[in-house]
Amino acid sequence: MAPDVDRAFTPTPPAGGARIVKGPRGLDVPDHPIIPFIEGDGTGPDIWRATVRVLDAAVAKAYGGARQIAWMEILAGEKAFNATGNWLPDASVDACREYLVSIKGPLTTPVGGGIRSLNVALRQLLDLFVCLRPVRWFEGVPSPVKQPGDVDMVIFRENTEDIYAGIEFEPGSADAQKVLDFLAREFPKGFNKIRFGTPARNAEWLTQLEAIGAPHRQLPVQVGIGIKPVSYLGTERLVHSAIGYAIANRRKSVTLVHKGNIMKFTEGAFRDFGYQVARDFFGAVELDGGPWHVIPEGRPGAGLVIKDAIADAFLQQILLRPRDYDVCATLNLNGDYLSDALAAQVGGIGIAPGANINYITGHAVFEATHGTAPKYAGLDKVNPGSLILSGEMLLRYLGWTEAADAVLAAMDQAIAGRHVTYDFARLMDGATEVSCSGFADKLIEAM
Ligand SMILES: NC(=O)C1=CN([C@@H]2O[C@H](COP(=O)(O)OP(=O)(O)OC[C@H]3O[C@@H](n4cnc5c(N)ncnc54)[C@H](OP(=O)(O)O)[C@@H]3O)[C@@H](O)[C@H]2O)C=CC1
Ligand SMILES: O=C(O)CCC(=O)C(=O)O
Ligand SMILES: [Mg+2]
Repeated sequence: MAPDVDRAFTPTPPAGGARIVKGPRGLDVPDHPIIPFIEGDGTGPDIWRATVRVLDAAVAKAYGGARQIAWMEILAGEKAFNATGNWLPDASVDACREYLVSIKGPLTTPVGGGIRSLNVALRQLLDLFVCLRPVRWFEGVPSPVKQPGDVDMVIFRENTEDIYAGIEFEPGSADAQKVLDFLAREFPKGFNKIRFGTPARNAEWLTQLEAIGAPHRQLPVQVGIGIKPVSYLGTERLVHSAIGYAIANRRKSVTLVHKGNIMKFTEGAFRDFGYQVARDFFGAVELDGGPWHVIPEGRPGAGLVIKDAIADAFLQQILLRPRDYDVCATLNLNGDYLSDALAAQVGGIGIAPGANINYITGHAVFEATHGTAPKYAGLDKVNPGSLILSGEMLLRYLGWTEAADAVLAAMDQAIAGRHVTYDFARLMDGATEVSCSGFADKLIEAM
């Protein structure tokens, strides 16, 4: 059915609910805060249905009815498109803006063509510059590593810049050609060194390929181009948040993860900017001649080490020596890769929560690390743990610590009782496999 593009969508604020506002000393949270939610695509509705029951039960247990979340559905993704002809209606973005704190299921992004990521769009439109992804192990969760308990890290992923800014030019397009011509004209030294994307280079490669058996062809130049912006201020707000978090939570170190040996003025700049933030805002000084820094005695966070690691080496170090790493600050793409890799070490992305936060305005959208897992859509099968734990982060963000603790305690109990979804059950001896909704039931029973 063709979407009715004229059908507007206006979310309905639930009766009795009130807005969360950002006051001078943090969030001002009413007892019945209105929290917008997006169900999500694929397995999104399955995990959302499970999550909302667990969160409501935790709040009820913690506050005996004195507090309750007033959930308000907003549309995005396929559900929005089918209802309105728009993948991300303005009304949904406006609601996230107005009500400050929201939660979402995963949304589909096609590979290659089609719409750009709605997830990334939401982060950019709301300027949610930190993607916060804590990675810790729950006792009893199956893991491919020997000591998963050694992994206790918090990823601060820059969420608005880098290659995710979406400045890209399609291979073979007139725009891509314009960029190639501009580079050849304005930067002949660097560009001509490798001569990619020129008709002469194209012809040379075609001849070489013919020599190794490829058919004789005449192909036009086809080079896709992506631009990777990394700004000082983008890095400052991310690294400042990471160091601030590390100090507030008494963590041992902040590692700036980058690929600055190759991408000197983007990834390398991120590292240099990061150390500059440590010095300028936290008084950090070089440790043993640098480049590592430490916050000296007499300052808040004294003893906190700010160090850096090159991303490829870091990915093997977290497997071999996870205890050496604690809070990690990194750029957008590295953060995406790291999140899933680290999640695997503590049981997989079925249990990997996250939040997108602007610590300055207070805006936050909580969401799982994983995607829509489409092959399991509607089967009531996947692990809702990742979205439930994102909800736990949301409750803690509201200052509803007792409810957040109730979620964690229930999670511990359900896993200790070996009632787990398929992803854990297939790796756990003596486990009883439960459905997505069945796992939520176990958590609620444990409360
Ligand atoms: N923030 C967001 O909304 C995100 C959206 N996406 C989007 O999601 C879509 C699908 O992406 P894809 O690359 O398949 O990655 P997914 O994260 O959706 O799924 C990959 C695999 O991870 C496992 N998995 C995912 N979710 C769960 C869960 N809740 N419980 C247990 N296991 C789980 C499954 O493994 P197994 O097969 O072993 O069972 C699944 O096949 C894409 O369109 C992508 O763009 C991706 C990431 C984030
Ligand atoms: O937006 C998407 O489809 C993917 C995003 C993603 O993988 C992530 O944020 O971890
Ligand atoms: Mg990802």
